[in-house]
Amino acid sequence: MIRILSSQQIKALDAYTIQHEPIASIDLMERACRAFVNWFTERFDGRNTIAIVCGTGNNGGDGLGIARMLQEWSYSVKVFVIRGSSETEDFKVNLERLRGKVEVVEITSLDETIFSEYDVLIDAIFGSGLTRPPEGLFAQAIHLMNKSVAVRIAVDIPSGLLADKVSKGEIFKADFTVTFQMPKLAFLFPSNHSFTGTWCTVDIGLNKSFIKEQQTSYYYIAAKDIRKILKPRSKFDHKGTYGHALLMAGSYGKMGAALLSGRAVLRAGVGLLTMHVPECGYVILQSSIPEAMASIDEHIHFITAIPELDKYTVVGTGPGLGQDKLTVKAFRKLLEDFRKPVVLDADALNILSDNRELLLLIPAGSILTPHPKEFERLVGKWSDDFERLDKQKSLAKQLKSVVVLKGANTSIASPEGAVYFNSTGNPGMATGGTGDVLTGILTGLLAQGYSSLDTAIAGVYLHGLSGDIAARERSMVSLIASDIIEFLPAAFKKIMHEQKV
Ligand SMILES: NC(=O)C1=CN([C@@H]2O[C@H](COP(=O)(O)OP(=O)(O)OC[C@H]3O[C@@H](n4cnc5c(N)ncnc54)[C@H](OP(=O)(O)O)[C@@H]3O)[C@@H](O)[C@H]2O)[C@H](O)CC1
Ligand SMILES: [K+]
Repeated sequence: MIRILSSQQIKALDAYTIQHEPIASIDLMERACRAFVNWFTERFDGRNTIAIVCGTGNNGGDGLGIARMLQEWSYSVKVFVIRGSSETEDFKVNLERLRGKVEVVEITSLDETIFSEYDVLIDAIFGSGLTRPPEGLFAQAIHLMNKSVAVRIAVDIPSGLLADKVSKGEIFKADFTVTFQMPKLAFLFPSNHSFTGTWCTVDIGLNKSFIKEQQTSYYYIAAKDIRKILKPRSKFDHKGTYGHALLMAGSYGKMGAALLSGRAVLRAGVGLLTMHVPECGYVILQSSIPEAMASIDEHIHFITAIPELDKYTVVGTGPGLGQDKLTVKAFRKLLEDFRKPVVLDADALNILSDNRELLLLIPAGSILTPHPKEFERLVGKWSDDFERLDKQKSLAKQLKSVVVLKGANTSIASPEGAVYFNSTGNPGMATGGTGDVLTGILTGLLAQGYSSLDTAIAGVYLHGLSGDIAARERSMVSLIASDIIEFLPAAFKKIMHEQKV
């Protein structure tokens, strides 16, 4: 897991690395500049004219170091400095090192056209030291940079964006953000995407053991975390080893959701799958998923009862379920009678929002997978993404369950208060049915004995990874939910290193 630290912790990490590596502060800055420049030179050639706008803290110091290195690479660079109340030592050293090499202009007033002649604008005004909204020349410069047609790149953090709090005022709108060592919490929220643009981390060798020791509730999921979770199969396993899942899904006109989910349960590796569907779904189910056993409700159009539950390891429900009052009754019975974890999505969540007393019946260790609208119905409105995150953590704690809030960087909140952000997936997956597929994957993994949290982390990651492979093979535009099921085996292979077998 990549640990996401606060600005305070990053400051301490910086100081610890300087003291214990040991490395001089200016040399650490040099390393950060080099990492940025390596990223930059791989993407932009010498035909680009570059302006670097610097503050007078260490983010500005980075900007100056970057200017020197780019000049050494024969780029055409000009530096603008906006003076704050103080200068850091490393800013001063890098300013001195730049003397006679790159033109440095101190901004005392701003002309509308000041940044108009550049192909690339690099923002090094503020980084993790920002404490309040930018004002005066700072705000004006950010405003003008945002109006420019140049490619905009932020060093470490877009100026004006607070790493771990709600930001107000003018914020640099980067096309790319090259951030040092680890993502910042604010990068993972939908509302900040227009500021960070596409972001990436570059390693600047900050002390790894210090990072490990830091207290944090926030994590960014990496491929190796999933590799650790997934258990290899062994020779004498049989289908009983991998659980028997019951999926209660579908209604008249919405059998597609049930099928997508059911196929995904199977592709996630379950031992046995039974699907409880309304009578209208019988032929559809039997002819499209021969691997699933059918349990048929007595109602033609929707589910009104639950089957005998004893033999099931896990129950997944919600996709295409509808909200008829008889379905609500059956859902209530399920929650009353089944004391093992359940996976709840779609209409199961809508039923919970409309019948809040049912929340108390959810078995501990369950997994809820709302999209933002379903989440709002469950917890009410939020004023910003930090409040949304708090609500997600509270709900997980209250229900003693895992709450998966779907979207770009899907967040997974554990009952213990930790939040894991997903690193896979793409906008091509914003299409009908992908949520049903996730429900299936989670139901299939949970049935195999993974813990609820491991199930959610691995399931969400694999779902996104499969979507990424599908987007590569089929294009984001043409991606449909079935593709995610189709490429799930490739996603498992990629994680479990089975390609060469
Ligand atoms: N993380 C690392 O290990 C490394 C980080 N590097 C770079 O350093 C910056 C952080 O540098 P820092 O000097 O702490 O902070 P900033 O450069 O972001 O700027 C802070 C100065 O600006 C003042 N300030 C803050 N907010 C405002 C505002 N709204 N208006 C005006 N001035 C503001 C603040 O002073 P105050 O006392 O006035 O609050 C600071 O003086 C990090 O982002 C990296 O880019 C290293 O280069 C490598 C190691
Ligand atoms: K910046």
